[in-house]
Amino acid sequence: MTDPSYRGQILVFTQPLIGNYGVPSKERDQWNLLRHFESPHIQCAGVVVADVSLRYSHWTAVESLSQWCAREGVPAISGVDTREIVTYLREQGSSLARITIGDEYDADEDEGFIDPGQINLVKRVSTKAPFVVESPGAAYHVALIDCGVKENILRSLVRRGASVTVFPYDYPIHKVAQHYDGVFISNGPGDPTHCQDTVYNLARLMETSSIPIMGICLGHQLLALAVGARTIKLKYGNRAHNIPALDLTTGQCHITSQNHGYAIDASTLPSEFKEYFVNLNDGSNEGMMHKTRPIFSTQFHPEAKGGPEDSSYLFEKYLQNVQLAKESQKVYKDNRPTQFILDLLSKERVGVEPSPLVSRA
Ligand SMILES: NC(=O)CC[C@H](N)C(=O)O
Repeated sequence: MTDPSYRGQILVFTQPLIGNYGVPSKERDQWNLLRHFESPHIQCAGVVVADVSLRYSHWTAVESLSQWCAREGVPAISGVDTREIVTYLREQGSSLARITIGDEYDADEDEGFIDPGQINLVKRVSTKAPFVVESPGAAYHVALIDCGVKENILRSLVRRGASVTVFPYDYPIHKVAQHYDGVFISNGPGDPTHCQDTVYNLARLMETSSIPIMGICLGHQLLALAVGARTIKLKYGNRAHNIPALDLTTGQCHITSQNHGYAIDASTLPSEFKEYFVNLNDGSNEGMMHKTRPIFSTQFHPEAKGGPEDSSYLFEKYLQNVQLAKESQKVYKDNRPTQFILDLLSKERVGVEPSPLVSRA
């Protein structure tokens, strides 16, 4: 519910009884990242459950699911035959929906109704100003494009010895990349074709630099669009914790965690790239890899403990690429990203006050 990739969506839980564990506290870890949430707030537009547990029991819990939804102003409804909705969705595919009270159609309510597929949801969840997540004694400094990043992606990098500067989704990353050891593109909500600025910046980045790049989910889709591939809308999307993805380079199958409604059409990948992973349920693309350069991306979430640790080594693979690039001096680094960002903001964003680096609220 706090994964920014769910922005704009109503979630229907298939597990019939929800809320037994309650909702944990906003405790932060040693890197000041939220220990129990993927972002500070509920991101989905609404929640539908068959049966809600008003009592809860878990050592981390501080409030009930209903209290949390009410406090955050997110509509939630129980007593619904979720099996019927799931049956409908399996026939119909992902559908536009709204939660209403009463049977009568009210045209006024339609005025506030937005089709989330038509708008740029990434703009709503991305950071407004760059900020740094320090990894004390870090060996590397990575620039991350925040399209709606999950806390555990940041944690997966900092706990492996990389400090991370997090940039807004439309930041001209190609102009600052030389000050970093690698570029990372996060997950995020909505139709990837709405993020044309990011796609443009990534295309320029790959033209002008050989910096190591990794992308996850929306990050994978944007990277693929930037090299000329095309996206398709999946009928239902893949949303589960147990989806098999075959690594085409090793023949190993990973059990993966996924949450996406769009996918890359692998037949449109350019010749410099090869398909990296493929979904063994529906044959859809699950990742790509540059044939000679340190660039790869996955449609699934290697940080999200599907297998549970089947694919977390991909972060190590990325940081090995970063290390190799550093050693071969292909990447120039001046160790002054903070001042550099301020300089760039004042030059590039005419009319916008250079914002200081902020810590994440
Ligand atoms: N988790 C994600 O990054 C989702 C990517 C994209 N919004 C999709 O639905 O396909």
